[in-house]
Amino acid sequence: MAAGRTVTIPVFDFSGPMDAGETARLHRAAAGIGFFHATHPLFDGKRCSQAIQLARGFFDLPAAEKQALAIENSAHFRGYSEMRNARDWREQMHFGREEPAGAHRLSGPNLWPVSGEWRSEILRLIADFETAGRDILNGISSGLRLPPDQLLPQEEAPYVLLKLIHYLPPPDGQARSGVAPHVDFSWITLLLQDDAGGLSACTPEGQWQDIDPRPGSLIVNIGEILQFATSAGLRATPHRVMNRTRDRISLPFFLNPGLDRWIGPIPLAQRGTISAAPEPEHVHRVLPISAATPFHYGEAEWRRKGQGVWCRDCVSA
Ligand SMILES: O=C(O)CCC(=O)C(=O)O
Ligand SMILES: [Fe+2]
Repeated sequence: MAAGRTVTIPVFDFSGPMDAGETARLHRAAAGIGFFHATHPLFDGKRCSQAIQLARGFFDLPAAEKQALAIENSAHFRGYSEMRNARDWREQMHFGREEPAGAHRLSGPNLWPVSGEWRSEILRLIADFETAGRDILNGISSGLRLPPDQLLPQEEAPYVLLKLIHYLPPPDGQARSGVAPHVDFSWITLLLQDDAGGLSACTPEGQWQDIDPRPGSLIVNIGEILQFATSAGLRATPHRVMNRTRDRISLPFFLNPGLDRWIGPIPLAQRGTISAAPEPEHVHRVLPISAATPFHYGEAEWRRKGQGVWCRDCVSA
């Protein structure tokens, strides 16, 4: 296992329209390593550092204040949790769109700390991630030679999820798993990380390689839903986090379809199926790699969250 080797992933700028050469390069990145850096006007260096500081400030709150926001207190899977087990070694906080309960069993209000400006700061961050995510997904759509908003139409409200994560330093100083190998059940995931390092991706050659932080940019990876919709034309890259000697802050933002949306394989002008070497260890995933049957996104997400079937191999309903 090539632990500690770094893979260089391409950088794309989403500050304006992309030409055909650039969308073709984006397509190659999405079909190949499945990870890239994205610069976007809403996430310049200052904003990225502020977001990381905001998350750090949350984890610095008194333990009792965080515990009062426990995810078990939310009917909508929003809130705080702490995990210390073989797969996970972290504390995290889930936020989503702020809505009254009722429209869908997964939509509803967030849990907010009592002190400070959390509500406005977090909702602004979610809105900006959604804007940047749409711009990036539209670029990927163009790279597939589809109309830019075919994957996520302008009028569709995506189901979004922002996680603040704090990876705890290993108690014995030995590197250990902070997040076990998995793919994301999303269209795409956008990620901000501090400078601690520890995220690695499984390359198409089946090697774990580090994705180093790049200040002032977002890391983007392809999710399982996009791999499914493109009949594995784009690659949902397995990734994991190893906790090293110091703690680490990250903020993944999952851009998903709307909860009422049916997802099926999209007819594409250009075909091509990703090839990848066998994975070096078990990867948690929701869909079988060769899945082809359309599914209802809101139902699938409910099965994952409400019924706890977060890996098709590890946990069955
Ligand atoms: O913290 C990270 O860098 C990645 C987190 C992640 O993969 C996830 O939450 O799905
Ligand atoms: Fe992930």
